[in-house]
Amino acid sequence: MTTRPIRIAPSILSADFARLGDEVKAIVDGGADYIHVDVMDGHFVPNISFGAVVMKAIRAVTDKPFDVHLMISPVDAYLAEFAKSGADIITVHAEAGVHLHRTLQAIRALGKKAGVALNPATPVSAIQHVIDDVDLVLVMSVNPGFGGQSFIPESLAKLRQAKALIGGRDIDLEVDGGVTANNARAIADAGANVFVAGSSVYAGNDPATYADRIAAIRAAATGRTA
Ligand SMILES: O=C(CO)[C@@H](O)[C@H](O)COP(=O)(O)O
Repeated sequence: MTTRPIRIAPSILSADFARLGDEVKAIVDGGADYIHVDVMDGHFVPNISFGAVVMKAIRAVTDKPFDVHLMISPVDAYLAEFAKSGADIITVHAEAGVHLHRTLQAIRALGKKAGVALNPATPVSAIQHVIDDVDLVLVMSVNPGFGGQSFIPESLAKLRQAKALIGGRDIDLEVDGGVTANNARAIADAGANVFVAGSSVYAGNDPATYADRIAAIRAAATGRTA
């Protein structure tokens, strides 16, 4: 079990885009710690979501940290735009470019927290030489590109490896894909402290249910009763 604070980061990929501002407000009112923004380019991943213009529009809705997951390759040309649009944490993929070290330094130079994401097939060793250049490690527990997929069980072992690599450093360990109240305890036991949850929070797109869904994931992750 991690000793770092548990953070719940609903992914707006599963929000009702026709009411996006209200959907962001609703998860903030429901207890979200971060707003997770999935940016997909139709090249690095087989889907297109939204870009910095949308990010900027929803930034106006809340002061909560925006946790922006860039599924873009090559990504460097977009970092400044997302920083300017109000991202607080900018995460790039280890697989998305050959100059990961430079990219992470560029994010920090923009005054933002730098995150690195690993696809399911990428070993934790891929980030061993940049671990002191990141504030967050994101272990993808599904293949990126779509919400609503099932958690890949092997991700638990990978989270443990990532936690061991992080050691005593001031780095968050985030998990993304197929996270629910049913698996959050096992995920926390494997060392994660930031839980991205799209469909398990936004299912049905009924704002009246978001607080209970967020609370259930948090309770499971912290080992409490909801
Ligand atoms: O980055 C991604 C998908 O690429 C994720 O953030 C998903 O959007 C999570 O959705 P669920 O698996 O929780 O529905």
